[in-house]
Amino acid sequence: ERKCILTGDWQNDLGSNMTISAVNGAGQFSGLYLTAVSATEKPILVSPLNGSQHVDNLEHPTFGFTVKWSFSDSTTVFVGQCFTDDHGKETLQTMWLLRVKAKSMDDNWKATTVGTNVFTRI
Ligand SMILES: CN1C(=O)N(C)[C@H]2CS[C@@H](CCCCC(=O)O)[C@H]21
Repeated sequence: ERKCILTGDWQNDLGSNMTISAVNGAGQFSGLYLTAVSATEKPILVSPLNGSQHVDNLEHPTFGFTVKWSFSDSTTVFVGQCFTDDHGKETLQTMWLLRVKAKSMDDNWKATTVGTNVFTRI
């Protein structure tokens, strides 16, 4: 069967790039995320990510990871699954939650956005 280990370089449909380091025996990994677009006007910098994937059955494993943005006070969590097509092409089908810093509890209701996102190997 086709295996999917997340280690390597990926690009998504927003033009963001991410590099995932070695996945250890427990499925844990770290990496770097470079966004092409941002909700802030600040310069875009590389941001760290940490997460884990299932490694028990490498056929289409699920995973999750968190990006702590280095240029804003926000955080994004991604959850998804790796799929491999008949030609061996891998895609990461994900959903994400972006939490921006609310100025006060009154703004808490509007501080989280959600979206879908697909990554392919670079
Ligand atoms: C570039 N992005 C990307 O590749 N996404 C999948 C979405 C979900 S995380 C967001 C970027 C947030 C940057 C930090 C901020 O704007 O506060 C956007």
